[in-house]
Order: sequence, then C-alpha cells, then structure tokens
Amino acid sequence: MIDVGNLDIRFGANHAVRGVSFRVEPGETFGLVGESGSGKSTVLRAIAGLITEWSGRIAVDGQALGRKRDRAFFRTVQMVFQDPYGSLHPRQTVDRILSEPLEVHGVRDADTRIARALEEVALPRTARFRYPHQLSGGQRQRVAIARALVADPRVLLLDEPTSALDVSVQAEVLNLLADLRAARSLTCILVSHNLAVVAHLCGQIAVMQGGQVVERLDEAALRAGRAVHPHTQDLIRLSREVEDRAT
Ligand SMILES: Nc1ncnc2c1ncn2[C@@H]1O[C@H](COP(=O)(O)OP(=O)(O)OP(=O)(O)O)[C@@H](O)[C@H]1O
Repeated sequence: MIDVGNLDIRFGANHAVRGVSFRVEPGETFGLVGESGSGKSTVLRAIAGLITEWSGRIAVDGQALGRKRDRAFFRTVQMVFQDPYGSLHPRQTVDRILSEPLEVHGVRDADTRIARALEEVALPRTARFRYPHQLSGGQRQRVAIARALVADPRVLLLDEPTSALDVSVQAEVLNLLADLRAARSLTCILVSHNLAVVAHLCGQIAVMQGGQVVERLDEAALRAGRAVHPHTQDLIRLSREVEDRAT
C-alpha cells in the first residue's frame, strides 16, 4: 500500500533523511522509531506531501507520487499530529472542523457522517457544538482523529499521536486507534520515540538514527528485546527505565 524507496531529504547542509526504504502492506501498521532528530517525522511529512523537496520514490496504492499532491491524494491519505491543540482551529466548532474535509471532497450526507465519526471516536453528541478549548486534551485528539477519518481515507499517518496527552489518557487513545484501524482496515505509519507505543500498534518496525534506517525488526523481536543495533538497544533500555519509573 505504501512504498518508499531511497528517500533522501536535505534542509540546506542538514542531510536529514538518507536513503530510507520500506514497504507497508495493506492493513498493516508500520512503526518508525528513533531518537529526537533522527528524521522520522521528516519521512512522514514527505509522504504526507508537507515537504516538497525530496528525492527517491514515494508510492501509495501502486501510484508513484510527485512533489505536489492532488485532492484525491488527501482523500486517501490523512495525518494526525502530536499536538491536537495546535492542529485544530481555535475559532471553529467541532462541527465546522469535521465539515471542512467533507466539503473539500464534495462528500454528501455531512450530517450523518459527522455524527458517525464522533460516535466512532467515542465523543458525546454534545461535543459537536463545542470549541477545542472547551474539550480535554484527550477529547481534542479524538476530534483530530475524527477529522482525519470523516472522509474515509485508506491510509493514516500518525506523528506521535499520544505524546502530548496525559499519561492517563494515552492508553485510551492508543486502544481507540487500534480499534479504528481494524474496523476500517486502515494502513498506518506510526512515528514515535516511545517503544511501548510502537510495540502496541505495529507489526513491522524500522529504527532510525542520523537520517538512516539502522535496524528493522518485528513486534515480537521488539517486545523480547532482540535488537542487534546499539541504537535500538539504547532505545529499549531507555523505555524500560521510563516504564520502571512509572510503576
Ligand atoms: N522544516 C525544517 N527545516 C529545517 N530543518 C528541519 C526541518 N524539519 C526537520 N528538520 C531537521 O531535520 C532533522 C530531522 O528532524 P525530524 O523532526 O524528522 O526528527 P524526528 O526523528 O522526528 O525527531 P523528533 O522526535 O524530535 O520530532 C533534524 O535535524 C531537524 O532539525
């Protein structure tokens, strides 16, 4: 469903992504992990069409993509960002926020679709006429997820979707994403520095460092700590320390 080949991205002298390649099969969730600055978000943003200066291959559903994306692309591929507060318009009600993608893509039955999307992300009906600041952080991220899903995409790109949330609601939102992905047969890429989050959602994982993929492993290997590369071992040790501190 997603095919990235030899992706290369530079920001001036900063060679942020160096020859990254991976494939994601339909219905799978692929994880990109790595330390801060390793290039994971940049890969995701290039796939989403938010970065236009890149070289290599990006194909979705067998179609090679250019630098500019057309409207049909955004019907197929949607993104959820880390900070729901920053990604939702503060002066728009949830109803307006969810109406917009439907208008852009000329989708009918907006009323029914918005009600269904809110139900899918388990928001109360009353949330529809609220503004983002009237909702909790977890509820705002549910609105961002509903907005991404309202026009029925097939691919969901998730950039640290739970990192900005209170620890107490992170698991809820992760479980919601796991349920939605199964119910809608979505193909996903998840970027996170949190290995526990990645192991929870992803079958295949690529570990990035310095703009390159340094190791690939599956979820079972990650859980068992069967990593070869020192950077992956560091990430595993760090995430265990964080977990130990939390318990
Ligand atoms: N728009 C941009 N302009 C210039 N440099 C950028 C831009 N976006 C990212 N970079 C640089 O590219 C490199 C990779 O950044 P990126 O955000 O992809 O890393 P990351 O692994 O996602 O880290 P984090 O988890 O902190 O977001 C960094 O050196 C960063 O400073």
